[in-house]
Amino acid sequence: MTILEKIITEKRKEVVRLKTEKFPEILDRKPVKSMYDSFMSSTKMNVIAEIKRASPSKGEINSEMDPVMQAVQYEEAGADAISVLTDAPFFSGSMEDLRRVREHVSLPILCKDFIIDPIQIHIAKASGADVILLIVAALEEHQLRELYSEALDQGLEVLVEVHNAEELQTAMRLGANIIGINNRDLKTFIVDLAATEELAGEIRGKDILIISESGMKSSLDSIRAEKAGAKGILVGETLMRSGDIALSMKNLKVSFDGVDAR
Ligand SMILES: O=C(O)c1ccccc1NCC(=O)[C@H](O)[C@H](O)COP(=O)(O)O
Repeated sequence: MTILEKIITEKRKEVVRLKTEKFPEILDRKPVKSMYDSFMSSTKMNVIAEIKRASPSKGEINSEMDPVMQAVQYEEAGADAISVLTDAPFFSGSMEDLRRVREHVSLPILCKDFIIDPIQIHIAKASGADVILLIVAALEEHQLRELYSEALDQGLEVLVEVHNAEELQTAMRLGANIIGINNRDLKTFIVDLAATEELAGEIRGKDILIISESGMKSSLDSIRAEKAGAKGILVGETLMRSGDIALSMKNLKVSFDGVDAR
């Protein structure tokens, strides 16, 4: 069984449990700007800064961190959106993390989870998410369509994640306007920015926001993603391990002419 299959097996059990639990109280909050609109109109690389305590590929990354303090530092350092990994068994996250972060930052928040059922979308929305993730490799196409339209009906934006050409075709058939190219192969954990370079070329020229996900460490990586056509990068480990978030963010936020934008 691949790690993705193991994660999805656990998610199925979680969904059964969620359906028996009390629905969380809906957070009352001000609307935030659309991630698609703000990223598409920006002249610099947009950084989605991730709250990531641990992962299957790296084990513990930063278990001591307080998600609110981390998110506030991200916002102050110039992040353009926050991603919160809410999966507990494999990433040591929670929906409570997302809820707490929502109360302290005004940036768009991505609920980074393995969504397989509408109830997860409803809980993400109630907890303050603005964007959800749908992973093409984790879903049948009919499920992807149902979950995508459910999210749009709920007023959420959707980051549709792909890793190869076939998954990209599925995302395009869906009409996704935000496509995340994951540089990490979820079967082997090999990270290679060539994934963004190969796939973004198939998307460029259309009104699709391209996000390059995983393995971003330096301004060189950011420039590479930008040259491939990405207007955003999703960064977890580098920021979670950084001793100087402001400096790391500055390095990642290159402008679209390749020069430091801050
Ligand atoms: O990060 C993992 O090990 C992982 C394993 C299996 C499924 C998903 C996984 N990561 C989720 C992500 O997409 C990343 O957290 C995100 O792209 C940031 O990656 P990085 O900057 O390399 O931490």
